[in-house]
Amino acid sequence: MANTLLEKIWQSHCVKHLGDTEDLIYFDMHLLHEINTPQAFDSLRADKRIVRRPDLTVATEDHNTPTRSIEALQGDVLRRQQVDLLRHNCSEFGIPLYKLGEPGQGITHVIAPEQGLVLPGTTLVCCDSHTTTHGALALLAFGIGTSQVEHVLATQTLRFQKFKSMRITVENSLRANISAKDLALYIIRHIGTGGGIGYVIEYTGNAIHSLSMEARMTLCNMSVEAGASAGIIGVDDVTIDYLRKIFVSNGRPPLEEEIERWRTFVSNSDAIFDKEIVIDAAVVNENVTWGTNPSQNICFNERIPDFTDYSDTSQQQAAKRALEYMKLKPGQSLQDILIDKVFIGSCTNGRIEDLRVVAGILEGRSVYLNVDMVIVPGSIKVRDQAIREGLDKIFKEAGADFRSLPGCSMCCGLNEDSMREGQRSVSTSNRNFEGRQGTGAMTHIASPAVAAASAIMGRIACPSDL
Ligand SMILES: CC(C)[C@H](C(=O)O)[C@@H](O)C(=O)O
Ligand code: SF4
Repeated sequence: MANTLLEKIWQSHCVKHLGDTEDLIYFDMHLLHEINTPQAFDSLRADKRIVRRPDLTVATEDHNTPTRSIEALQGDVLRRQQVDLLRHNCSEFGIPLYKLGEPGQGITHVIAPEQGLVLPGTTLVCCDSHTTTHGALALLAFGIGTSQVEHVLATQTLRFQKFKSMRITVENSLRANISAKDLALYIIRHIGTGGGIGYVIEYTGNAIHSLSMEARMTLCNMSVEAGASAGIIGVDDVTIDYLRKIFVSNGRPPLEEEIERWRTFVSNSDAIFDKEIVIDAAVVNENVTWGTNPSQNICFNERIPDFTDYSDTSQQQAAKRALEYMKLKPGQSLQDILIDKVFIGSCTNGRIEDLRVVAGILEGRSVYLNVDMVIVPGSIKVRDQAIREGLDKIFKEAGADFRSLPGCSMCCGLNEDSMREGQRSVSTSNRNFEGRQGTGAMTHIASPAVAAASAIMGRIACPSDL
């Protein structure tokens, strides 16, 4: 059998073939948050249906919640209504919910792996495009829309067209200080924001298997920014060690049979993929976006391009518009760009490892006077761990604002942390679309290390500039 990991998972979760290209797929886990779910519950109610597997459904509050105090939610009528609706729906349908500030709460894609809700060889869906994150643990995880949410709530299944498979092999090793975020930006620039459409990307190669679990999550998270339906990485010792720790912290070490089963969730050595891409990790540098989609990124030894540098007309138009929106001139260097805000957080880079990198750079240094640096932990667990390690003190001493409540925050600007028109950020999140962090606000996506160095310098900066 020459099965890819994708095929193994797909076949074991196929309830029924619905013709040549479509199958009915069973889902082991369904995650929910306050956005995109109210209509699904309304339809369920109207159809007099129940949630078929509330035990396989978990909700959290993350997108529009405040990060300074729980009380702030009370004073915010619109956002409180959205959160209250989720609370009401979860209580009516018997779905476990992590409320703002409760142990276990945080960004959907941060809390599920850290709580052991995500296992190799399984399937997972969520009303959110960055569900691709979870594929780092060798499962098939992807985002779905509101009507699909209703279908999964009612049946725990969905009909799906088969995905195509793409293998991205990243050979050699990433250089010191080059992160999974830099690699993700490099890949998106290489294959384009539409390069992954219709595919599940499996990442493999020495550079991938040398990454920590958290770094793998960053990479899989960004797969959707290349248009892919999912990202996935086969099980190896890093996966097993990560899961073992989670299981132990949950009070039950994994059984040897379980571990042996997890180990089978890899593509067979002779598996055939629909598309193959090979990348040399050694050529990846620190990358920062200059434009308004994640593929419009450069490294520090490049200059802001002119739109005429692109051969494709639609890319030319996109670049022209991006240069205008971002108020940048061709030929400028990244280091010339002054910034107002730095955001550390999100489901891409809001994990403990990311906060450690930031603390390592901030320690003994100060955030530039004009810069507002906001650090939002991805979950309560991440926050508590950061405090245990004394990272909060380092952040405070440097003049950064370490928030006490986790959530998406400035990543999508749905809470009070959105930017004002004309403000410019370096952000560790994943999207730099026009208005993403506030109407008329400009976003430069980068790694935690670049974001921290930029906060200190008051302009986009590389850690080696310090
Ligand atoms: C609000 C939600 C549906 C959305 C998504 O699907 O990704 C958000 O998380 C985002 O990052 O833009
Ligand atoms: S942190 Fe950002 S990208 Fe992730 S789920 Fe929240 S809004 Fe979406």
